[in-house]
Amino acid sequence: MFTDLASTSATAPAATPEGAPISTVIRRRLQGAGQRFHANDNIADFIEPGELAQLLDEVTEKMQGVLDSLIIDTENDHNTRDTARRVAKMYVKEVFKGRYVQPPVLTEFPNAEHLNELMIVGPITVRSACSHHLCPVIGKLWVGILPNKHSNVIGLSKYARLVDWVMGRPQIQEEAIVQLADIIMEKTRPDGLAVVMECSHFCMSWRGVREMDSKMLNSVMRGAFLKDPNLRREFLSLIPGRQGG
Ligand SMILES: Nc1nc2c(ncn2[C@@H]2O[C@H](COP(=O)(O)OP(=O)(O)OP(=O)(O)O)[C@@H](O)[C@H]2O)c(=O)[nH]1
Repeated sequence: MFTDLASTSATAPAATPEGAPISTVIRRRLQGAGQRFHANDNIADFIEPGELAQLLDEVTEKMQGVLDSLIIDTENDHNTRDTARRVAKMYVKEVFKGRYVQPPVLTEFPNAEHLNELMIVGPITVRSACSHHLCPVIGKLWVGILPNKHSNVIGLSKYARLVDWVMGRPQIQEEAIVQLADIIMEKTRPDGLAVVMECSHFCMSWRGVREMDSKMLNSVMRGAFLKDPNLRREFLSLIPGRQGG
């Protein structure tokens, strides 16, 4: 990690040659196209090659301003000397990467055998942060698919990659699960889709109300899972540790 930090350019300009910060340039493109850029939107189509490195430099500078305003002596405190850069890297290249990079490439296979039986994958680890406090949101989710003969079969690992991409943004759980369901529907076109998500929100445990054990559980049911209570019951009963119903 330290080698990596040292190899990044802490002195590169965080502005374009015309003087506008790179975030302004990207924001203008988004506004020009009438494109929403909420915390949980992906904006990769509006970022040109090389601009993410500039954005990292800009976020570093601004994060240094936050540390200065918190009156932390980053010049003399050996522990926080590189913290601005570390935090910027963490946001841009790790925990909020799902805003800035293109979706994972999904290998799709035709449903040659015309499979139409329930398939469940999970638990898949959820790592995110809430849009309100940027505190971690950690949990797990399960995906149930009822394919039809026209559905695309995607590799099992690709569900986890899609989850990582969608959750790698500041999110609220209610919107995150819908974004995830939409993209799985779009990629696989099944007869039915079910997603159940269970997360701990650190904004409720580390700070605020300080409730340690409370979790948020939510679900999305589409197509056959909405219409057929037996299918829904079968899915819920097959999720380990959850009751059928
Ligand atoms: N509905 C929903 N709420 C969330 C989620 N993640 C965090 N929250 C809540 O968002 C709320 C933000 O509340 P505010 O009242 O604006 O912030 P605050 O004054 O810091 O509130 P407290 O957390 O109660 O101290 C809190 O109640 C959080 O628990 C989520 O995924 N969904």
